[in-house]
Amino acid sequence: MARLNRSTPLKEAPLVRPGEVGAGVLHFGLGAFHRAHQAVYIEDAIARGGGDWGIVGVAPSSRDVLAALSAQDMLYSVLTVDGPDASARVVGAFHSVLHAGSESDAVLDRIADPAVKVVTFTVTEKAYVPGSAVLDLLVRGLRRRQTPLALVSCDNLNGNGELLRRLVGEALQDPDIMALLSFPGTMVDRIVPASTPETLATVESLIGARDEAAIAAEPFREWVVQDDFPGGRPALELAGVTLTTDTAPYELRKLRALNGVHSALAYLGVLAGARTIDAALALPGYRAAMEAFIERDIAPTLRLPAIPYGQQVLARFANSALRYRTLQVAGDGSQKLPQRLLGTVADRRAAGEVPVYGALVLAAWIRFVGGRADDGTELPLNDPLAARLRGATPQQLLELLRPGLADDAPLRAEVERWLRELERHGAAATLAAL
Ligand SMILES: NC(=O)c1ccc[n+]([C@@H]2O[C@H](COP(=O)([O-])OP(=O)(O)OC[C@H]3O[C@@H](n4cnc5c(N)ncnc54)[C@H](O)[C@@H]3O)[C@@H](O)[C@H]2O)c1
Ligand SMILES: O=P(O)(O)OC[C@@H](O)[C@@H](O)[C@H](O)[C@H](O)CO
Repeated sequence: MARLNRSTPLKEAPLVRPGEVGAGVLHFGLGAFHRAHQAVYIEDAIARGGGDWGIVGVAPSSRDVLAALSAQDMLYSVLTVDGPDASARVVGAFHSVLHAGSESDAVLDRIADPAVKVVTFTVTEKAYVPGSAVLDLLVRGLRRRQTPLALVSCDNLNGNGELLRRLVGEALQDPDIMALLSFPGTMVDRIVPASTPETLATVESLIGARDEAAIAAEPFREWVVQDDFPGGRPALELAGVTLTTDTAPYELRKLRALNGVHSALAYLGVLAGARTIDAALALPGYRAAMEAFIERDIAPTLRLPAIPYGQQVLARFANSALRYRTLQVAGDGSQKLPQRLLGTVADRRAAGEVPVYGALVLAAWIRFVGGRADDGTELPLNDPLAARLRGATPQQLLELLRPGLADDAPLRAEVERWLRELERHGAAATLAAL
């Protein structure tokens, strides 16, 4: 089968043809999410509002996506899957791609380039630490910047804009350059699992060409952005983006009621042998436990209504075509749980309550870190702190998540109670009996 490229006869042409718009956005992280989220919104915004907002994508490490896009004239497909339904859209939002390691000078030039007015990031939680390679490269480029620029974190982090502002400010130590920069907060949402051979085969059958950069995603997508772009921005409002002054309530609800529940299903699912999120949700008692988690622990900590939102989230998780692997969501727990679970726990403790289901998720993570599913199958531990996590006691694990967490005696007692239940009965029987 021929490779997708600009000559492929497509039923529907991309809204933007690479090469026809100039570069205005620089993006770090060519993973699954960006291709199915920001790139799609930006293509819509260019198509409806015009402007030179083509994306220069920077791959921080792996060259796979970069090589695929280069071989395909920057085109790729987003496969929208909903149960048995699937449709493919070929996206042309990328202007060009660069590799951070081997083309760092070109990346630095782009960061300084006045034509680039927006830089976006999907580099995972673990990149947001002082001295990370991507921050280092960014700061080196910013030292040459002379015109306004918005730096937009699109990672699942509490206060992602403010966190990026702090990290850049500390590394840059230059008030004049900081005055040129804005750090809009964002709430980003679309469930985008890693591509599989089935993803590529389905796309091939739909578009009649081989696409090695194709990605599958759910129909739902949402982007809430603080409207603070000092150098200008694509017409995001024409692309369905919500522009606001305060993203915090949206971000908090999404992190707690979507990502927190995703992680809960991942750990409790992996222990029970469920390979995907939808399979975990279908186990007896799991949906009811997630509903109780949302209603009793999460909703009371939020300003925005969370119960209908949580029901919608569970319906999205039930999408059987996504096949989001529980092990993928379970990875990097030491980085993810502080963002998506510990705020709920802290707020309930401050209100004098013990978050029973929050404690269950902590117990499930502790058991997961132990390295065995309930049937004895060995479990991989993909986490930047893996060496410290393996072999640690439950108390040490809680302390690793957040110093002082293990000193909370009522919370610890509840985590230990759940751990005994999980050890005695396994996750499936524990949840079935609730
Ligand atoms: N996939 C989703 O459903 C989804 C939805 C909302 C938000 N997000 C956010 O996007 C992030 C990326 O998700 P994805 O699906 O693209 O993941 P992915 O595994 O497909 O890609 C991860 C990307 O992050 C980069 N990366 C990893 N570690 C890094 C590091 N230490 N420094 C710099 N870059 C690093 C990789 O090079 C890659 O480009 C998530 O961590 C999350 O914060 C994802
Ligand atoms: O992307 P991660 O690895 O931080 O988290 C896994 C999922 O919880 C997450 O990607 C969700 O699918 C996403 O946040 C939905 O918008």
